[in-house]
Amino acid sequence: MSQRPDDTAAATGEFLHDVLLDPARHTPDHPAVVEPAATGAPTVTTYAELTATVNAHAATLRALELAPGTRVLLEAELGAESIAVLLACSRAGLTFVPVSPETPPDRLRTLIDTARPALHVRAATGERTDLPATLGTARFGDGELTVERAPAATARRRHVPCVADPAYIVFTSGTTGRPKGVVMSHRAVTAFYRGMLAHRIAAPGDRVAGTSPLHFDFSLLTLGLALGSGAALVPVPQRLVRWPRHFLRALRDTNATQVTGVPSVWRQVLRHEADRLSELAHLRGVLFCGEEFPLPELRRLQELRPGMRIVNCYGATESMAATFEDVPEPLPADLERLSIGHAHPGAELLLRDGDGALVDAPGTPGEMLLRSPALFSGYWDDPEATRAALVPDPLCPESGQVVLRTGDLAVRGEKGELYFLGRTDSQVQINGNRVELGEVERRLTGHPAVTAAAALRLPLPDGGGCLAAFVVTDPSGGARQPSRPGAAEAAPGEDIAATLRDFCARTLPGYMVPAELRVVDALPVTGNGKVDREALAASVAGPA
Ligand SMILES: Nc1ncnc2c1ncn2[C@@H]1O[C@H](COS(=O)(=O)NC(=O)C[C@H](N)c2ccccc2)[C@@H](O)[C@H]1O
Repeated sequence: MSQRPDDTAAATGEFLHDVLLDPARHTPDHPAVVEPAATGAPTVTTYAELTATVNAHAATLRALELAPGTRVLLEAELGAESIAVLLACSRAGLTFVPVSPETPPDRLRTLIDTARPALHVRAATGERTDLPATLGTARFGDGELTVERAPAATARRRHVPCVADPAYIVFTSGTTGRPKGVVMSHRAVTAFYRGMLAHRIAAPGDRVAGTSPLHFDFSLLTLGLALGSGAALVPVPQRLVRWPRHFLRALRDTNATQVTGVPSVWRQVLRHEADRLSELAHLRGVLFCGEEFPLPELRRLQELRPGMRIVNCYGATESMAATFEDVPEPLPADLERLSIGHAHPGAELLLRDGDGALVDAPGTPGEMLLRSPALFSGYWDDPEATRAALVPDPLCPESGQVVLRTGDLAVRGEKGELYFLGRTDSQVQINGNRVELGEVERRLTGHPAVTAAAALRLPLPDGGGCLAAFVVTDPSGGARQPSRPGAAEAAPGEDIAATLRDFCARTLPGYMVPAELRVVDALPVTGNGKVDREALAASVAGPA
């Protein structure tokens, strides 16, 4: 009988836990997770402690004799304990499905019916009830993973975990209301981590604060950025992210050196806690993703933190992300839009125009297609949607290789760098004219009195649609220097809506001047922290 090959990562390829626990081999006593405490010192978990807990949980999971690839529903906030559970799933060959503890019962039931997990895992303090009797249940806490109701053992057709197996499935709110499960294999996630780590954004000794909830894959990017770099993750609970003063105190108390998050996590901090932000001693980097960072807010962030590295991270859940581009410091006064740079090492972004022809010339817009080893396996139980997203490589369709249709428009600059133009579906028709909503938003934030803006097509009772815009204004009423020479100042007391419509009319065609323009205190955000345009449209529609 030949000797079984040594089943190290070298032989099997890297699993998620191989990459994230690797620092335990060299720096076991370094902090892996630093959790802010309501009062007193943060809670520190070292790499050795994390690894020991992962191994103990993995033994508990293996004892359930579930086949590789079986799903485990993980209902938790991001923290050392939930990270130990998800890494134990990885070590036991199981697929974790992160869900928010705030998930309504009906949606949780839909996710269970869709993903068919064998086990539901929640914190010891979790209050979830009415789980199906067929579903195994377990709780984690104080370093323990306790199975309350053992799952029915699956008919084991498999015995060997494989890096092509799903590491996790992230369910996003599909446009049709049916949850869309993005299936990410170990091979895809670890390939993405290797591409991201090549940008050297974090290093051992860093403390990377994450502000996204566990069920949003941005948290998994941050986990890989921190632990893959041998740094420590600082998971900031949602209850603190929502309050600027508490958010900054958590960053201060944990000596956070980097912060990742969607742009909106900074909005209230910039408006209400500018001084405390400028006083943070250790903060030296910010990474944002998910949507464009309004330039006035970015300028303000740079003013308050001179010399800080700010990384614009673009990408979709279907590949976790794709590009990491440093924001120029300071932002040029005449900058129209940020670059998203080039795909991370090992990946490539192509542009394809409306006729399907590949475009490379600077200035020619096209839809981005992503070639990458980090592409998702497909949408769970939805082969049609998968075929629409993973399309034959336009350069060699015979090969069977596929690329990801991002659904995003971009244009190349003179050096081949890419500029995000918006979603292909954010091109709306206003009275027969095509309008790129991002262009209207960028014009509005070019006015000194505006710090953030959102534009949308507002359906009208007659079936048509008008262009509406919602702006957040600078409390000092435009005291900032005009973002570009000639920008109109908002005269005190003057109707800001009329001023802004006139400001748009100077450079945009009439159909791109918002017919409806409202000033709001804040832009509403979705559960993932992105601007919630549906809520804005509803605010205008209002009660009939
Ligand atoms: N830096 C950007 N500028 C501008 N538009 C953007 C940008 N990053 C995304 N987007 C937009 O957001 C879409 C992806 O939305 S998503 O599928 O819900 N996923 C996310 O937003 C999070 C995403 N998985 C992620 C996780 C971790 C790091 C980076 C990105 C992209 O297709 C873009 O339209």
